[in-house]
Amino acid sequence: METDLKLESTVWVGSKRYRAVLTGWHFNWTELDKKNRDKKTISVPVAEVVGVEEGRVEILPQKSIEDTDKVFTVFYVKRSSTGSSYGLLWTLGRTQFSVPSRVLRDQWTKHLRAALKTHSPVRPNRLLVFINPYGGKKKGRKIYHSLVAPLFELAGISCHVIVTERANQARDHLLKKDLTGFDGVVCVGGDGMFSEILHGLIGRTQQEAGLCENDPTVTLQPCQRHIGIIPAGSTDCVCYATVGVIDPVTSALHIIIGDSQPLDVCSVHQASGLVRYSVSLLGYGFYGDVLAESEKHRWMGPLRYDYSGTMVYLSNRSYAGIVQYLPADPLLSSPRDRTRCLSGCSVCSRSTERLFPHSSDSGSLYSSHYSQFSSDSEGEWVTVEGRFRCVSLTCMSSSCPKSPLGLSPSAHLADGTGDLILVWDTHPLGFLKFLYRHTSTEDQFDLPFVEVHRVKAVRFSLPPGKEEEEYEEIGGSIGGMDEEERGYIETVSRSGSQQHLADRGPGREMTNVQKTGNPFLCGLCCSKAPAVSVWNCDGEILPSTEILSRVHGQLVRLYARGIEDGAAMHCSEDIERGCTLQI
Ligand SMILES: CCCCCCCCCCCCC/C=C/[C@@H](O)[C@H](COP(=O)(O)O)NC(=O)CCCCC
Ligand SMILES: Nc1ncnc2c1ncn2[C@@H]1O[C@H](COP(=O)(O)OP(=O)(O)O)[C@@H](O)[C@H]1O
Ligand SMILES: [Ca+2]
Repeated sequence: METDLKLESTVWVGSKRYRAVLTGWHFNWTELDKKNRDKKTISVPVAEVVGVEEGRVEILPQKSIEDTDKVFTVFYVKRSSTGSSYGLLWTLGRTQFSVPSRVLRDQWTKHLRAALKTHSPVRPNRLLVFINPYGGKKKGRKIYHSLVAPLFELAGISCHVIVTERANQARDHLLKKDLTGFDGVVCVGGDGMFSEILHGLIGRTQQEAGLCENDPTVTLQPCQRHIGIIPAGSTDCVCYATVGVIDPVTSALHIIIGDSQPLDVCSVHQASGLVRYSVSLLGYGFYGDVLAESEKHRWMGPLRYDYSGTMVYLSNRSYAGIVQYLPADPLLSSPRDRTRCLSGCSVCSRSTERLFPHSSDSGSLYSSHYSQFSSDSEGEWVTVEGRFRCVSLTCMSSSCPKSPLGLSPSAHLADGTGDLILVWDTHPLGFLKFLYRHTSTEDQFDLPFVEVHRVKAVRFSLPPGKEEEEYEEIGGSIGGMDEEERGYIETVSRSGSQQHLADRGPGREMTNVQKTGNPFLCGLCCSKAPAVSVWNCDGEILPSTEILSRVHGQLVRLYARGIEDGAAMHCSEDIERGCTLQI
């Protein structure tokens, strides 16, 4: 079969003569008439050929065809560095080849197209596309029609496009409508839009498998259809953390070539059943407050998060809570091991074998039943109690343009675990330092009031009495509370041992800022702050405070391949073996 696809001939690119060779897996062209040492071969894996057209064809920025019968044009993935240390920008490479006859031209196009079918069998043929016209800077429609649709057309992918008219339309469509014939679903929007697709596909898959999502112990069925993300939102964290750049063309090319990246998903349950799923951020305290505040300022677009972040930081809040977590196996990996989950990550590959032990190929992967939770004994749970600036759970790094290494730089996309980040109450400058480190390469966990744990599940509850309290007094003796209640000397129980929060970090002295919870208030007139925060679940506010969250390993698949390391691109060996690099 493969020998049929081989072809070799002399071709011209502009005025230069080349020897072009199609080997089946690769298409190469080497300049002739050059001294040996300067000879350059351009090699494109067939898996990265986007399309082959007769004539001189251009696609972006605008389509044009010059139908000359001795020319064919090959479009392929071309990589360039973004200038940042991680993530590679993909652009559409294009080379026009001239040959001596029309017969040879037709032979080349026929062979290249056949090689594409044989060596790239996982490409999507038909996609369901949802565009949120109001996401981010409201450019979703333009981005799709000018940059993405022409590439899908070139690749021969047929699309059914729905521009949403209301929130949750995409989710409801996926839950109820006929999806026969669609290989994947593409969302044009931000993390909120991705979350709609996630809920629609997970829900639909469980319905069809007859599984009850309301039962937190149930082993969910992984979704077969892939999700593609064309970034057009505000944070675009899921795209950034799985592709490494925010660029619609790069994402479209990953979709076209049928890349496949499994992704862990956290389910979130309250007592009465499933609340939501999360992949990027399940955050209580600071991140919940930022989201709640930002919803009032949606008109600001993506800037609403900067504004609300500043306001919430200045309000200087902390919240009481009880956090319980089920640690993951510490021998497998650690959130402090200073590695990065990159394309071909070995930790994630080993996890696939652990999560789906009986699957020898990806086809049986979907039908295998596995247990990641029910075998975990209750005895392993760890309990901590105190006052927190924020409690966050993420099952991937959650890197985004604001924070290029993310909430948890060493988290893995597909290892079946999440990272629980506990930021204990501390003085405002300490917390600012913690936040600021997210924007640099400085370790945000290397602070005395921060803990990070690799976990399989987390429970959060309020200390007795807090459920009913809407506001709490703040401000030491002025507000009628002593230091202990304020959390500055917080008793933390863990495995029976007692620890004082004061030992965790600086700032035992209370300033007026700490006393009032607001730097602009004096501490005498305003002494009340909300007793309870809200949960930010991938940009949605949860209706409940007391929750149980559990990580489901590799529950969905994206058209992505993880972050390709720009530095390692010079070393083909690194790329081939895939790596978990030291930060
Ligand atoms: C002094 C500098 C402070 C910088 C703080 C940087 C911390 C950034 C961490 C961001 C993590 C983002 C995790 C992703 C969350 C998204 O799911 C969610 C919804 O996104 P979208 O649908 O695009 O609107 N985004 C947020 O909750 C925004 C959090 C911003 C916090 C400042
Ligand atoms: N047509 C629509 N009108 C209003 N809201 C919508 C529409 N389509 C989707 N949404 C909702 O908008 C929210 C934000 O969308 P998203 O694309 O994530 O943008 P952003 O990143 O700016 O928040 C999502 O939660 C989604 O459910
Ligand atoms: Ca993970």
